[in-house]
Amino acid sequence: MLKINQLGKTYGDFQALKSVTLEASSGEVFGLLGANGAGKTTLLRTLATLLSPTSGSASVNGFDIVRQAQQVRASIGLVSGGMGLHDRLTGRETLKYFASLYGLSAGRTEERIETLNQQLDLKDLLDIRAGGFSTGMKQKIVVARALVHDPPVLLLDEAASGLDVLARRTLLDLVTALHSQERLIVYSTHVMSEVEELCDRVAVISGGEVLKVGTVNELVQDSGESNLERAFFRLLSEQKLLPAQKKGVVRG
Ligand SMILES: Nc1ncnc2c1ncn2[C@@H]1O[C@H](COP(=O)(O)OP(=O)(O)OP(=O)(O)O)[C@@H](O)[C@H]1O
Repeated sequence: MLKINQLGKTYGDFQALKSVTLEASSGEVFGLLGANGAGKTTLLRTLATLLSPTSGSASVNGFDIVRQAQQVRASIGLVSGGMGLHDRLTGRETLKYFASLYGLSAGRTEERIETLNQQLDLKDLLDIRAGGFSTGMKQKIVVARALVHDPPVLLLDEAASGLDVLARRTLLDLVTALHSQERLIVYSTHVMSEVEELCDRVAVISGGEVLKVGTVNELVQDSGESNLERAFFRLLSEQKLLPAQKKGVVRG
């Protein structure tokens, strides 16, 4: 479903992604865990074909992110950055507008809105204008909008960031509700508890590099630490303090 092979991205002289290699399958909620500036947004936007990679390759749903960008775009839903909702449009109008951009027929659009209504419990949101939404309501419609064309891959980039406690709970419950065998959800965050609650596996990213991939339990056990936060900081300190030794271990 998702294959990333030695993917690199530079901004001018600055290398934001350094040879990232990862794989994830449908049915997984796959976490990208990293501090601010680790490279999570760069990685997700490159996978979403909004940025061009400088080196390496990746495929999403079997499509190459450079040579088959259109097919990749049709295969993903992306939630990243601002919400970008039009205050005067109701939830239903927002979903219909995006469905039309994806070329869905009127009948298929109604079907999808009904399915999303059931999955995400949209109810009144469909008939209220976005200008009157709470933050949690807005985030629900933003997630529904990303799923209107029923993509097999959903990319969520720090989607809970900046939400109040109620809106954040709504989002985490949505991700749980969307967890299904047919879909891969890639969930980027810097919040350990979100990874612990949601993710089947997680990649720890720092300085544009993948430091470790595994389940939360594997990461904690392999580190010899007592919890994910401590395991995370141990990985980061090893990266900073022992680069030569770490490289030696990888090569050996
Ligand atoms: N357009 C750009 N030009 C130059 N440097 C950039 C650009 N975008 C991001 N960077 C740098 O690339 C690195 C990775 O940024 P990125 O936004 O991918 O990280 P992140 O893990 O998503 O962090 P955050 O959660 O803060 O967005 C950072 O050092 C950032 O300053």
